[in-house]
Amino acid sequence: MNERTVVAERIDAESFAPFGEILDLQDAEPVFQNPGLRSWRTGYEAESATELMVIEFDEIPMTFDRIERHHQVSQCFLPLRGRPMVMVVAPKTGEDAPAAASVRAFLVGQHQGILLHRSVWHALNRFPIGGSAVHALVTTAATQAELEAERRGGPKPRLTDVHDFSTEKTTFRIEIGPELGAV
Ligand SMILES: NC(=O)N[C@@H](O)C(=O)O
Repeated sequence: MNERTVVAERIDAESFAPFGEILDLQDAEPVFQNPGLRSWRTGYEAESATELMVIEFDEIPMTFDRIERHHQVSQCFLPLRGRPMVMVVAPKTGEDAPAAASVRAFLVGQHQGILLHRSVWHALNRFPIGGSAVHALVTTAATQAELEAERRGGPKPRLTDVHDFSTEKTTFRIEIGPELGAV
């Protein structure tokens, strides 16, 4: 088995743009404001009814071999009890899985939310540092229903694809480079 090391990068809007958006204050003019509040639009997309869930990420070893993508929704992760965490992504592809060399890891701040563009590949886990993290997960009811049905022995989802790199004799480990300093 070939173990690839992915060195985590500090996330910024430009470097993450091919994969999604950082959900945080924006430099752009607010699209709506009242005295004491300002709001901005995001690139959120959903082809069916949104489902809002609560998700907990355990602090686990930073290794993975499977990634997935959701075609119907730009899935969002909004920190409720946040931790610095590593989000693993890979570029959108057509029918094929992404190349192992295209997999990237971003260090996300404990107060930053993430929006993943539709069909952007991401590791099945997020990797919090220093303990578990609790997020609001924004998905669609149809996407989630398919995942739950599959867990009950139902059909392979239509709205989600999973790629297992171990079929290519490849696994990954994430490294937090020294340049990221204390997280
Ligand atoms: N509900 C749920 O765990 N959704 C996953 O697709 C995920 O990416 O977290």
